[in-house]
Amino acid sequence: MGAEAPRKRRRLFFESYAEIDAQKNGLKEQNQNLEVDQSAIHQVQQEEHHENESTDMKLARLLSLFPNSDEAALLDVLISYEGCVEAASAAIDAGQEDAEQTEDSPASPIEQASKSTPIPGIQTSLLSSFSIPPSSLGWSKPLTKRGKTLYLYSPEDVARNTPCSIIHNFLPPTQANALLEELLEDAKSYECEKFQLFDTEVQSHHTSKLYVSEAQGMMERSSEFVYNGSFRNNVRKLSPLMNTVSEKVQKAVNREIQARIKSHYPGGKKLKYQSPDEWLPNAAVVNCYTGPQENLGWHSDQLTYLGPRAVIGSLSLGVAREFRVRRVVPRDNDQENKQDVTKSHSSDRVSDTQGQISIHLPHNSLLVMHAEMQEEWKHSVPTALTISPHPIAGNRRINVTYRCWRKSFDPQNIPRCRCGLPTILRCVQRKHENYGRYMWMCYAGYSPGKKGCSFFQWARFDDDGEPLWEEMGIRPVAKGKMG
Ligand SMILES: O=C(O)CCC(=O)C(=O)O
Ligand SMILES: [Fe+2]
Repeated sequence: MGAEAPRKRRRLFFESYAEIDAQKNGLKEQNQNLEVDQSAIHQVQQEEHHENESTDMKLARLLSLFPNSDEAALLDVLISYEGCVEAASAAIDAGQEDAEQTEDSPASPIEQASKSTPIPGIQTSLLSSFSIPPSSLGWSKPLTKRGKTLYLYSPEDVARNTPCSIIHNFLPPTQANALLEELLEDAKSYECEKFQLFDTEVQSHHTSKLYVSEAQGMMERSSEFVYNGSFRNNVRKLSPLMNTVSEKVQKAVNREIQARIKSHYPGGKKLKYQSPDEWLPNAAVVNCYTGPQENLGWHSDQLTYLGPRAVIGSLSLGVAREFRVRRVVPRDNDQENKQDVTKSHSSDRVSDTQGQISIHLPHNSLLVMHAEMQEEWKHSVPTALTISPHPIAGNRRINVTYRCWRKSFDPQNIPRCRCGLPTILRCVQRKHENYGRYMWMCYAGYSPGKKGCSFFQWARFDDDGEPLWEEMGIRPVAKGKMG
């Protein structure tokens, strides 16, 4: 089968829609700050038109192209390509062609250490049923060979090749097990997140719950918080054990931040918009994945309460799973229009087929997602072919993402849209001309049962990521830093 070049990306997930809607609504409003040209409007409209196809329909199309393939594996590839059938099918085609070619160059030490051959006791992803060709990562030296996903296990490799760092055996074993037991019990009452995509209510493929620190006044602060589309009036308090662990996470994450700044950032200085303050976790999202099929799709974390250049500490307990990261390649419209889309290196293909990196997350490991992560990368927890049962958790994995919700980003401080609700903060990851810009936008359209308004406002911050409300023309607010 000839590899048909992908034309337009089709997106499945809310995370991408938010960006499209923000641009479209901003254009309608002729917002003074908006600088998107007519070709961008056209592109947004075209993309929106394509979005309306259901996932089932997309999967059916993919199945008709690859009738001998496993349906679940095809779905996984489809999800990895954000719902774009053309990109998924081109990637599978190219992967199959690649597999037919003989290997001509020896693997690098990292590749040798991380071949896609499953290692006993280590989860393999459905995605590895196919050989997906990565394209340019925008880095001088590609990390993966064509057709390979880079599998990383050692802290050195993770720090060198991703926007994360990892600490294995983070807690004393008895404490890790006690926290696991406590959260497994709690997780019995967790629910899937629900959110709205056009007329359809969609739900996450795993369960989760938000916890906040009572000691840091978060119960009072949290009354207006929104998380993943639903109002969290049933938010839980961090337990004494979660608080104890939180303090350890705090120390470790602050150490890792300083090490990262020294070793990775230009001039050994924090990034623009990154907070210079100590990282103080005051909220935690606990995720529970039961069995190999439960997963979390490609996304960047919501920045609304974290502010720009956020850092997150993510503790894994129970069954080991894979955590995938991939860099978001901004699409350049001009380049795209000039290129012949039937050629295998069209810009769509470049942005659609970037390499993925898989980080192995064993029980009792702390992954730090650094300040460059949310704006420039996406991450996911893919479905697994096999998992090794954990002596305490069985087939379940618990993940605690500790977060620092900044006071200046509390709902009462951030702009409200015409629905009367606090807006959400997003960063443009795709459009080249607006790449890296932040925006406030209406969130209601993505909450089940609610229709959104067209509110849109570019966001401005000082170098430390504090909102410049007056410059945004919104309204002055009392200065506050960390929560
Ligand atoms: O389960 C994990 O390791 C990742 C969780 C995550 O990305 C999230 O909660 O946003
Ligand atoms: Fe996340």
